[in-house]
Amino acid sequence: MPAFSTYTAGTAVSKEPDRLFAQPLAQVPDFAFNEDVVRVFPDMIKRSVPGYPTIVENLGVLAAQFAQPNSVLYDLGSSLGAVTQALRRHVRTDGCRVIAVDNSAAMVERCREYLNGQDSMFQELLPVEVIEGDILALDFQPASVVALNFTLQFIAPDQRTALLSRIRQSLLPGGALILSEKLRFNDPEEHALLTDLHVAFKRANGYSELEIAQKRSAIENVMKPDSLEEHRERLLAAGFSKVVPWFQCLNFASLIALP
Ligand SMILES: Nc1ncnc2c1ncn2[C@@H]1O[C@H](C[S@+](CC[C@H]([NH3+])C(=O)[O-])CC(=O)[O-])[C@@H](O)[C@H]1O
Ligand SMILES: O=C(O)C(=O)Cc1ccccc1
Repeated sequence: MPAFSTYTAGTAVSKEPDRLFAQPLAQVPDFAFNEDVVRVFPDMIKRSVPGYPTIVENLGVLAAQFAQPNSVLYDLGSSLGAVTQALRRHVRTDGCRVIAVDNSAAMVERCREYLNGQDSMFQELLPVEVIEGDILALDFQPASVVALNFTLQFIAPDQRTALLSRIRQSLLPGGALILSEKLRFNDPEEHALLTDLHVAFKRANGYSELEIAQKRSAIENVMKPDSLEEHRERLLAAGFSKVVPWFQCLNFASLIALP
Protein backbone atom coordinates (compact mmCIF):
# COMPACT_ATOMS: atom_id res chain seq x y z
CA MET A 1 0.00 0.00 0.00
CA PRO A 2 1.46 3.41 -0.89
CA ALA A 3 1.60 5.96 1.91
CA PHE A 4 -0.82 8.86 1.52
CA SER A 5 -1.21 12.14 3.31
CA THR A 6 -3.94 14.70 3.01
CA TYR A 7 -3.17 18.21 1.85
CA THR A 8 -4.61 20.51 -0.78
CA ALA A 9 -7.97 20.60 1.03
CA GLY A 10 -8.38 16.95 1.78
CA THR A 11 -7.33 15.22 -1.42
CA ALA A 12 -4.95 12.35 -0.71
CA VAL A 13 -1.56 12.55 -2.43
CA SER A 14 1.35 10.14 -2.20
CA LYS A 15 3.80 11.09 0.54
CA GLU A 16 6.47 8.62 -0.54
CA PRO A 17 9.82 10.35 0.09
CA ASP A 18 12.05 11.18 -2.89
CA ARG A 19 15.16 8.99 -2.73
CA LEU A 20 15.52 8.61 -6.51
CA PHE A 21 19.09 9.93 -6.57
CA ALA A 22 20.24 8.70 -3.12
CA GLN A 23 22.41 5.81 -4.36
CA PRO A 24 25.45 6.36 -6.59
CA LEU A 25 24.52 5.74 -10.24
CA ALA A 26 27.21 4.56 -12.70
CA GLN A 27 25.59 6.82 -15.26
CA VAL A 28 22.86 9.33 -14.44
CA PRO A 29 20.07 9.03 -17.04
CA ASP A 30 18.29 12.14 -18.35
CA PHE A 31 15.39 13.12 -16.09
CA ALA A 32 11.98 11.84 -17.29
CA PHE A 33 8.48 12.12 -15.82
CA ASN A 34 8.09 8.35 -15.50
CA GLU A 35 6.36 6.13 -12.89
CA ASP A 36 9.29 6.36 -10.45
CA VAL A 37 9.10 10.17 -10.50
CA VAL A 38 5.28 10.13 -10.24
CA ARG A 39 5.43 8.12 -6.99
CA VAL A 40 7.63 10.68 -5.24
CA PHE A 41 6.61 13.82 -7.14
CA PRO A 42 4.71 15.72 -4.40
CA ASP A 43 7.68 15.30 -2.02
CA MET A 44 10.27 16.03 -4.75
CA ILE A 45 8.73 19.29 -5.94
CA LYS A 46 8.07 20.63 -2.44
CA ARG A 47 11.65 19.91 -1.30
CA SER A 48 13.21 21.16 -4.58
CA VAL A 49 11.30 24.30 -5.52
CA PRO A 50 11.44 27.11 -2.96
CA GLY A 51 8.02 28.75 -2.68
CA TYR A 52 6.17 25.98 -4.55
CA PRO A 53 3.20 25.64 -2.11
CA THR A 54 2.82 29.45 -1.98
CA ILE A 55 2.91 29.74 -5.76
CA VAL A 56 0.34 26.99 -6.31
CA GLU A 57 -2.16 28.26 -3.75
CA ASN A 58 -1.86 31.89 -4.89
CA LEU A 59 -2.11 30.88 -8.51
CA GLY A 60 -5.68 29.94 -7.61
CA VAL A 61 -6.23 33.34 -5.98
CA LEU A 62 -4.80 35.16 -9.01
CA ALA A 63 -6.78 33.03 -11.44
CA ALA A 64 -10.02 34.00 -9.70
CA GLN A 65 -9.27 37.65 -10.58
CA PHE A 66 -8.79 36.89 -14.29
CA ALA A 67 -11.38 34.14 -14.86
CA GLN A 68 -14.11 35.22 -17.31
CA PRO A 69 -17.58 33.65 -17.41
CA ASN A 70 -18.00 30.63 -19.69
CA SER A 71 -14.31 30.27 -20.52
CA VAL A 72 -11.56 27.67 -20.24
CA LEU A 73 -8.77 27.69 -17.64
CA TYR A 74 -5.72 25.74 -18.84
CA ASP A 75 -3.24 23.94 -16.60
CA LEU A 76 -0.41 23.14 -19.05
CA GLY A 77 2.08 20.54 -17.85
CA SER A 78 -0.34 19.66 -15.07
CA SER A 79 1.67 16.77 -13.52
CA LEU A 80 -0.51 15.54 -10.63
CA GLY A 81 -2.95 18.43 -10.95
CA ALA A 82 -1.85 20.61 -8.02
CA VAL A 83 -2.65 23.79 -10.00
CA THR A 84 -5.97 22.38 -11.24
CA GLN A 85 -6.93 21.63 -7.64
CA ALA A 86 -6.00 25.19 -6.59
CA LEU A 87 -8.08 26.59 -9.48
CA ARG A 88 -11.02 24.51 -8.30
CA ARG A 89 -10.63 25.77 -4.73
CA HIS A 90 -10.57 29.44 -5.69
CA VAL A 91 -12.41 30.11 -8.97
CA ARG A 92 -16.16 30.58 -8.59
CA THR A 93 -16.87 32.26 -11.95
CA ASP A 94 -19.93 30.92 -13.79
CA GLY A 95 -19.44 28.47 -16.59
CA CYS A 96 -15.66 28.02 -16.24
CA ARG A 97 -14.03 24.67 -16.84
CA VAL A 98 -10.46 23.46 -16.45
CA ILE A 99 -8.44 21.66 -19.10
CA ALA A 100 -5.29 20.03 -17.70
CA VAL A 101 -2.73 18.75 -20.19
CA ASP A 102 0.38 16.63 -19.69
CA ASN A 103 2.32 14.36 -22.04
CA SER A 104 3.41 11.91 -19.31
CA ALA A 105 1.01 8.94 -19.27
CA ALA A 106 2.09 8.10 -15.71
CA MET A 107 1.34 11.65 -14.49
CA VAL A 108 -2.03 11.78 -16.27
CA GLU A 109 -3.18 8.46 -14.82
CA ARG A 110 -2.40 9.49 -11.22
CA CYS A 111 -3.74 13.03 -11.80
CA ARG A 112 -7.12 11.63 -12.86
CA GLU A 113 -7.26 9.52 -9.67
CA TYR A 114 -6.59 12.56 -7.47
CA LEU A 115 -9.17 14.71 -9.26
CA ASN A 116 -11.79 11.96 -8.96
CA GLY A 117 -11.03 11.91 -5.23
CA GLN A 118 -11.54 15.68 -5.05
CA ASP A 119 -14.82 15.32 -7.01
CA SER A 120 -16.16 12.76 -4.55
CA MET A 121 -15.34 14.96 -1.54
CA PHE A 122 -16.54 18.38 -2.69
CA GLN A 123 -19.63 19.52 -4.54
CA GLU A 124 -19.91 22.23 -7.18
CA LEU A 125 -16.30 22.05 -8.33
CA LEU A 126 -15.41 23.33 -11.79
CA PRO A 127 -15.55 20.51 -14.34
CA VAL A 128 -12.12 19.22 -15.35
CA GLU A 129 -10.88 17.40 -18.42
CA VAL A 130 -7.41 15.84 -18.22
CA ILE A 131 -5.79 15.39 -21.62
CA GLU A 132 -2.74 13.22 -22.24
CA GLY A 133 -0.96 15.14 -24.98
CA ASP A 134 1.77 17.49 -26.10
CA ILE A 135 0.99 21.14 -25.32
CA LEU A 136 2.89 22.05 -28.52
CA ALA A 137 0.19 20.24 -30.53
CA LEU A 138 -2.80 21.55 -28.58
CA ASP A 139 -5.70 23.25 -30.32
CA PHE A 140 -6.41 26.07 -27.84
CA GLN A 141 -9.98 27.14 -27.07
CA PRO A 142 -10.79 30.71 -25.97
CA ALA A 143 -9.24 30.90 -22.48
CA SER A 144 -9.24 33.37 -19.63
CA VAL A 145 -6.45 31.80 -17.58
CA VAL A 146 -3.46 29.80 -18.78
CA ALA A 147 -1.07 28.40 -16.17
CA LEU A 148 2.39 27.23 -17.17
CA ASN A 149 3.65 26.28 -13.71
CA PHE A 150 7.26 25.14 -14.18
CA THR A 151 6.51 23.64 -17.60
CA LEU A 152 7.99 26.06 -20.20
CA GLN A 153 11.51 25.24 -18.94
CA PHE A 154 11.04 21.68 -20.26
CA ILE A 155 9.97 22.85 -23.75
CA ALA A 156 12.72 23.02 -26.39
CA PRO A 157 13.96 26.65 -26.40
CA ASP A 158 13.31 27.08 -30.14
CA GLN A 159 9.62 26.13 -29.63
CA ARG A 160 8.92 28.52 -26.76
CA THR A 161 7.98 31.69 -28.68
CA ALA A 162 5.56 29.82 -30.96
CA LEU A 163 3.85 28.20 -27.96
CA LEU A 164 3.49 31.55 -26.15
CA SER A 165 2.12 33.17 -29.34
CA ARG A 166 -0.54 30.50 -29.58
CA ILE A 167 -1.45 30.99 -25.92
CA ARG A 168 -1.62 34.75 -26.48
CA GLN A 169 -3.97 34.24 -29.46
CA SER A 170 -6.30 32.11 -27.32
CA LEU A 171 -6.49 34.56 -24.39
CA LEU A 172 -9.70 36.54 -23.91
CA PRO A 173 -9.69 40.23 -22.92
CA GLY A 174 -9.30 40.44 -19.14
CA GLY A 175 -7.50 37.09 -19.00
CA ALA A 176 -3.89 36.25 -18.12
CA LEU A 177 -1.05 33.81 -18.53
CA ILE A 178 0.63 32.86 -15.26
CA LEU A 179 4.17 31.61 -15.92
CA SER A 180 6.36 30.10 -13.20
CA GLU A 181 9.95 29.13 -13.94
CA LYS A 182 13.37 28.43 -12.50
CA LEU A 183 15.53 31.42 -13.49
CA ARG A 184 19.10 31.82 -14.57
CA PHE A 185 20.81 35.16 -14.14
CA ASN A 186 22.96 37.09 -16.62
CA ASP A 187 25.11 38.51 -13.82
CA PRO A 188 27.53 35.65 -12.94
CA GLU A 189 27.76 36.65 -9.26
CA GLU A 190 23.98 36.82 -8.86
CA HIS A 191 23.66 33.46 -10.65
CA ALA A 192 26.29 31.80 -8.43
CA LEU A 193 24.80 33.22 -5.22
CA LEU A 194 21.22 32.16 -5.97
CA THR A 195 22.37 28.73 -7.22
CA ASP A 196 24.32 28.21 -3.97
CA LEU A 197 21.32 29.33 -1.93
CA HIS A 198 19.10 26.89 -3.83
CA VAL A 199 21.57 24.09 -2.96
CA ALA A 200 21.36 25.22 0.69
CA PHE A 201 17.53 25.05 0.44
CA LYS A 202 17.75 21.46 -0.85
CA ARG A 203 20.27 20.49 1.83
CA ALA A 204 18.01 21.98 4.51
CA ASN A 205 15.20 19.81 3.10
CA GLY A 206 17.25 16.65 3.68
CA TYR A 207 18.89 16.06 0.29
CA SER A 208 22.50 14.81 0.41
CA GLU A 209 25.34 16.26 -1.67
CA LEU A 210 25.16 13.11 -3.85
CA GLU A 211 21.41 13.48 -4.42
CA ILE A 212 21.84 17.15 -5.30
CA ALA A 213 24.73 16.45 -7.72
CA GLN A 214 23.04 13.50 -9.46
CA LYS A 215 19.73 15.38 -9.82
CA ARG A 216 21.63 18.33 -11.30
CA SER A 217 23.19 16.14 -13.97
CA ALA A 218 19.83 14.39 -14.65
CA ILE A 219 18.07 17.69 -15.42
CA GLU A 220 20.82 19.63 -17.18
CA ASN A 221 19.99 18.28 -20.66
CA VAL A 222 16.20 18.44 -20.31
CA MET A 223 15.50 21.63 -18.37
CA LYS A 224 16.81 24.91 -19.78
CA PRO A 225 15.97 27.95 -17.64
CA ASP A 226 15.96 31.48 -19.11
CA SER A 227 16.63 34.82 -17.43
CA LEU A 228 13.81 37.14 -16.37
CA GLU A 229 14.88 39.51 -19.18
CA GLU A 230 14.59 36.71 -21.78
CA HIS A 231 11.14 35.80 -20.48
CA ARG A 232 9.98 39.39 -20.64
CA GLU A 233 11.29 39.95 -24.18
CA ARG A 234 9.86 36.67 -25.46
CA LEU A 235 6.44 37.33 -23.92
CA LEU A 236 6.33 40.80 -25.50
CA ALA A 237 7.46 39.30 -28.84
CA ALA A 238 4.63 36.76 -28.54
CA GLY A 239 2.14 39.63 -28.32
CA PHE A 240 1.63 40.09 -24.57
CA SER A 241 1.27 43.74 -23.58
CA LYS A 242 2.50 43.66 -19.98
CA VAL A 243 4.69 41.33 -17.87
CA VAL A 244 4.42 41.60 -14.08
CA PRO A 245 6.52 39.44 -11.74
CA TRP A 246 4.41 38.64 -8.66
CA PHE A 247 6.64 36.16 -6.80
CA GLN A 248 10.29 35.27 -6.47
CA CYS A 249 11.97 32.94 -3.98
CA LEU A 250 15.71 32.46 -4.69
CA ASN A 251 16.02 31.38 -8.36
CA PHE A 252 12.33 30.52 -8.82
CA ALA A 253 9.83 33.11 -9.99
CA SER A 254 6.29 33.52 -11.24
CA LEU A 255 5.04 36.16 -13.71
CA ILE A 256 1.68 37.44 -14.83
CA ALA A 257 1.55 38.19 -18.58
CA LEU A 258 -1.44 40.20 -19.81
CA PRO A 259 -2.82 40.02 -23.37
N1 LIG B 1 5.44 19.12 -24.34
C1 LIG B 1 4.78 18.86 -23.21
N2 LIG B 1 3.43 18.69 -23.24
C2 LIG B 1 2.74 18.42 -22.11
N3 LIG B 1 3.32 18.30 -20.89
C3 LIG B 1 4.66 18.45 -20.83
C4 LIG B 1 5.44 18.72 -21.96
N4 LIG B 1 6.75 18.81 -21.58
C5 LIG B 1 6.76 18.58 -20.24
N5 LIG B 1 5.51 18.36 -19.79
C6 LIG B 1 5.09 18.08 -18.41
O1 LIG B 1 5.32 19.23 -17.64
C7 LIG B 1 5.41 18.86 -16.27
C8 LIG B 1 6.50 19.69 -15.63
S1 LIG B 1 6.41 19.70 -13.85
C9 LIG B 1 5.00 20.76 -13.64
C10 LIG B 1 4.52 20.91 -12.25
C11 LIG B 1 3.04 21.18 -12.14
N6 LIG B 1 2.56 22.20 -13.08
C12 LIG B 1 2.70 21.58 -10.72
O2 LIG B 1 2.48 22.76 -10.48
O3 LIG B 1 2.67 20.69 -9.86
C13 LIG B 1 7.71 20.77 -13.38
C14 LIG B 1 8.80 20.16 -12.61
O4 LIG B 1 8.76 18.95 -12.30
O5 LIG B 1 9.76 20.93 -12.29
C15 LIG B 1 5.66 17.35 -16.24
O6 LIG B 1 4.56 16.67 -15.68
C16 LIG B 1 5.87 16.98 -17.71
O7 LIG B 1 5.38 15.69 -18.04
O1 LIG C 1 15.47 20.01 -8.44
C1 LIG C 1 15.86 21.01 -9.01
O2 LIG C 1 17.05 21.40 -8.91
C2 LIG C 1 15.00 21.86 -9.80
O3 LIG C 1 15.50 22.73 -10.39
C3 LIG C 1 13.52 21.71 -9.82
C4 LIG C 1 12.92 20.46 -10.31
C5 LIG C 1 11.88 19.93 -9.57
C6 LIG C 1 11.26 18.76 -9.97
C7 LIG C 1 11.66 18.14 -11.16
C8 LIG C 1 12.70 18.69 -11.92
C9 LIG C 1 13.30 19.87 -11.50
